[in-house]
Amino acid sequence: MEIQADLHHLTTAAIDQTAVFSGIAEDLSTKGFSIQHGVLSPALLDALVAQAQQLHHYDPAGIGREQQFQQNQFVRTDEISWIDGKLPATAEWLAWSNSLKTYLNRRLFLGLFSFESHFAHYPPGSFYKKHYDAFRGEANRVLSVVLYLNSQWGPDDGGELVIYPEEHADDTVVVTPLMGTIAIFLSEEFPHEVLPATRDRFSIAGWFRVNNSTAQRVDPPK
Ligand SMILES: O=C(O)CCC(=O)C(=O)O
Ligand SMILES: [Fe+2]
Repeated sequence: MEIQADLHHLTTAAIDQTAVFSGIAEDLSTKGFSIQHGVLSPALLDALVAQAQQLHHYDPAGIGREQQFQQNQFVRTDEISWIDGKLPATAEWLAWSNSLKTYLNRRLFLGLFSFESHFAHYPPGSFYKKHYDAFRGEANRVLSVVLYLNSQWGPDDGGELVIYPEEHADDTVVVTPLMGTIAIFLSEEFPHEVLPATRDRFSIAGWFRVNNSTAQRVDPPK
């Protein structure tokens, strides 16, 4: 199936996003997760890193909207700042995410409706213990996306994302949070954790959601 991604407005235009999106769709339908490298342009990554490092209003994680359900059960010590697309480069990040959403909906009929994301800062020693981003049948987060914003991350720096494929518990996927790497996985299927890092660790975490609105309740609100 040929579906063209509409990304003319992005600095990622030099990279064939249609091929990238096709690879992601293929991975999601066969494995339920996809790890990508070199998908976003260095210019966009640089701008996002600058943004992440300059932010002065990170909030402790776990108190924001949509996170109440995991607040008491799981421990996380990162701090976050929600993205609204007004800061430099974040509009392009949202545009890329939106193009991915459109592509995956056409190709895999996922019915993704909205996207929310935040910068995350894990100071040295911080972690996010094993958790799900959504619970089957309850939450409406369908697909999790994490973009890493750390240059020259080595094996001694820690901070890996560990994904546990449910049915093959030994078969873990370890992702180094290196600049430009993107991890995408089905939110209800994969428990995962962030190991403690020895350095400041920056990322963007995002979630595609389906529309669970009823006449009584608008969910998600946008
Ligand atoms: O930063 C990561 O590698 C994953 C973060 C995460 O699991 C989350 O924010 O829910
Ligand atoms: Fe998570």
